[in-house]
Amino acid sequence: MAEVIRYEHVDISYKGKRVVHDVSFSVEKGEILGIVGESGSGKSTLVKAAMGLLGRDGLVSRGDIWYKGMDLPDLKPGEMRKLCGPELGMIFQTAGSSFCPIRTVRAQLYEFMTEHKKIKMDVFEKQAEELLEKFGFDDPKRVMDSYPFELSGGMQQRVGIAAAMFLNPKILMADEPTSALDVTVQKQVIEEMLMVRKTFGTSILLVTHNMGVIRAMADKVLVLHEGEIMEYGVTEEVFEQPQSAYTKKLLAAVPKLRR
Ligand SMILES: Nc1ncnc2c1ncn2[C@@H]1O[C@H](COP(=O)(O)OP(=O)(O)OP(=O)(O)O)[C@@H](O)[C@H]1O
Repeated sequence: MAEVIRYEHVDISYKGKRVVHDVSFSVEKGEILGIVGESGSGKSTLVKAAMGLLGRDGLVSRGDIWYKGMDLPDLKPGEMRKLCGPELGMIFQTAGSSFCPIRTVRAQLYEFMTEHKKIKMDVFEKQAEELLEKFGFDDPKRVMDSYPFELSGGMQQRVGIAAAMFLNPKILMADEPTSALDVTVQKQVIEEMLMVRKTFGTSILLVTHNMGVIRAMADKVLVLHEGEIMEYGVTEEVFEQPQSAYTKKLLAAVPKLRR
């Protein structure tokens, strides 16, 4: 299988204080990697580093993040902007908060789309409807006519994922995409992301503190503790035979869930 992104001995600091240390892993086409660990272990920092989202205080101080022969932390902001969306998509804990409340879903999706490519409204409309149908929305026109506040949190999150897939990115970075949702809606969002992988062959980096979500979705899992890798391997194996004491402790704290 083709490798799409590779982290090599990555250190990341904020204001000179190192919060991620010597992290290496790679993700193949269509693979879902779960990144799990306690709050503050550096999960979000890892994915933000690939997207150029560390902010002014953050820096990849050592190592490389390779994507299509480019070392992402070395890219200029303009070069990075071109990749974000069409190559590297991102969904957050609350997609709803990234929608503007007083403009329709249609207007916002169209704006998102035209930031990256020229497309006429009627062509966009057709493509958007087809995409939303793929995501299980029976009445895509109604969704497009809606204002975000008219949709439930779960619907907003699902529209957020569909929006990220408009540009068909090769990698989807999902930072706690289910944490703000109740359990039944979590399941829908998990199914939606699995559909994304199946339909589009997208690789997914999934950040979560929820071991159940990892077990339900991830092919491989990377366990992070205080910025260092405690364990990295095939999900089933890590769950059945964890090697590190830290992973054992994490697993002991969650009820068993089946795929
Ligand atoms: N902008 C920032 N400036 C300074 N320190 C930061 C910044 N962002 C994160 N940190 C610190 O970096 C460390 C890792 O944070 P990060 O948000 O990546 O962890 P996380 O595992 O994603 O946590 P959570 O599950 O709570 O989101 C923490 O100690 C955090 O306080």
